[in-house]
Amino acid sequence: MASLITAKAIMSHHHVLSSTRITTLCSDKAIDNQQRKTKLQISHRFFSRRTISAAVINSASPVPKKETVEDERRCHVAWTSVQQEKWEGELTVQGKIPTWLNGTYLRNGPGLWNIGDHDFRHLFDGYSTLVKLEFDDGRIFSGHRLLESNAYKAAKKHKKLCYREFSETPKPSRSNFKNPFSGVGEIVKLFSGESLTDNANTGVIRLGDGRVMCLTETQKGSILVDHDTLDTIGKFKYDDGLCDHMIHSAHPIVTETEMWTLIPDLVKPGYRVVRMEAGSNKREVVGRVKCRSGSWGPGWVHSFAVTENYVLIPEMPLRYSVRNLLRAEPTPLYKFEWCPNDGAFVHVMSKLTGEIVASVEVPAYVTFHFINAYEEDENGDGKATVIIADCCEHNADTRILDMLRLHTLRSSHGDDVLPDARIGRFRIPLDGSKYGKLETAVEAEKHGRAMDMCSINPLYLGLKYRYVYACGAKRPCNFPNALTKVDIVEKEVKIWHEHGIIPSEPFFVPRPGATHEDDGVVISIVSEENGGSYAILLDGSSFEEIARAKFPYGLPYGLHGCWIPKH
Ligand SMILES: CC1=C(/C=C/C(C)=C/C=C/C(C)=C/C=C/C=C(C)/C=C/C=O)C(C)(C)CCC1
Ligand SMILES: [Fe+2]
Repeated sequence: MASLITAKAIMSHHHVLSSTRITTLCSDKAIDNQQRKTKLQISHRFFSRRTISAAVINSASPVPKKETVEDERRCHVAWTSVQQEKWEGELTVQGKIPTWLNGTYLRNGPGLWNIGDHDFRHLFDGYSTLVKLEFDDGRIFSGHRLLESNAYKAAKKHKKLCYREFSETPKPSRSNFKNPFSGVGEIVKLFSGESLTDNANTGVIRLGDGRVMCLTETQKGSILVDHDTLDTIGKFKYDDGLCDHMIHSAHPIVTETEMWTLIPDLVKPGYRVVRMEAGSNKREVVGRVKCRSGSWGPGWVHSFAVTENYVLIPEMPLRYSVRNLLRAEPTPLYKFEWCPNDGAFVHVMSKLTGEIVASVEVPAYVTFHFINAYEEDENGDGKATVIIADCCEHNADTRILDMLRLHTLRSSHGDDVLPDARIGRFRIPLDGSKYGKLETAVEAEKHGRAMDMCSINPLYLGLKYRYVYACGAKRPCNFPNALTKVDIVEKEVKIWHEHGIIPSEPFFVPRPGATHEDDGVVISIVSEENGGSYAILLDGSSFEEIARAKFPYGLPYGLHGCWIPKH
């Protein structure tokens, strides 16, 4: 009974708990080891079909630092760690789920930002937390669970940070303080990838063969999961010897038949373009492109784009910096440095031959997410003359990275401090020209000068397309607080917003048999100002609400998701 009450309290009164901390909950001696293992049957009306598992995140965390308690007490649930390791149950639906929507939406993202007495600094540091929405004949069965990466398991066991995360480096052990060779050891551990995290908190993809994989930017952070139970299955073992290059793009491009990704080379600055067949674990190197800039490191490549015949490789002036990678304390740009004087480039590689068919200099840019790209045949003779590539572009301003520090997110209330972003459109001529263009596709004011976390109809991948779904803004805000549908042909924008919300990436699922690009639904998970959260379903065409389903507790902000259809 005691555990029943504890679990109910944990799950149904998040805003009461937001003034307590996860650490306080976790040191609750009422939850003993036996209770931890107990599956709790909850009589709450939301949880009719499934049972709820209560698990303790960290049982012996000391009282947190005052500054952070203040931060979390006042902060939005979007930036508050999940209150328990896992939960599962049915959600009550308001509205009507389309009967054709059968399958699972899976979302990944950082969801736990403290371990032991250590509070993470940056949004991207948090431990991966999967959230699922299983649509089944008009009902939604949901759940969340922390991913059992080695980084998370080690942190739980030792009650401290054990691997290098996005902005954090573990403190050297006492014995290493006095060791004059420990610096060399750290370099070896970094370049062998040993000290890097496998906390796959960035995205989740469904490979063509049905396997579901969580990802981050370290190759060792490619982890297979069961999309139904959210169990961690284990590491995805690349069977090709390319892992020694440590990092890769967090956003491979996946179709039913293949997967493309980029592997930056920190030693000889450049990128390998690799392809993996569905059903295989072996990536083949299709080609390599050398960086054009004189700077030491390659440009950061969080994502990239493809057309039918080409792979676009961005070389952004925000570059990996080995010096910053080695530093224990975070630098203003973390593991990166801003080198606009060395130029910004986009390279185009043939998918078939691996040849570089264009390499153009473009105005400086900062992008994390490419939206889509396609070939245009201006002469009408069937031969592509130009490539159009769209991305969420931060006006060549790196401040967005600092805006995503937890302290900043938690402490700005009502200030209009979110730096502007737009849909940046690259035009890359295929005639050997030296320069490409970068323009604003749609007047940014129309989507509140915020633009990130985008999706498109996946059937239009690499093809001429019209609609972008993304997070936009209703100003004033310190973070994108609206969902937006942008018609990039007619330059029209629709906005969906409610007061005090932080929505995650709007994910488009096409209706089977649809003949219009926007015939489908958009799924997002919304964190509310009052500490709650809900899943929202918008009509892909009208962008109006079709249905929503409230979670019995608050979920933090998440990053990217995928759709696993029910067969
Ligand atoms: C762990 C190491 C690294 C990790 C890099 C990671 C985890 C990068 C993640 C980047 C993400 C999640 C970018 C998302 C951007 C979202 C934006 C701008 C949203 C804006 C608002 O809507 C390396 C840095 C690769 C170094 C090695 C260690
Ligand atoms: Fe991303």
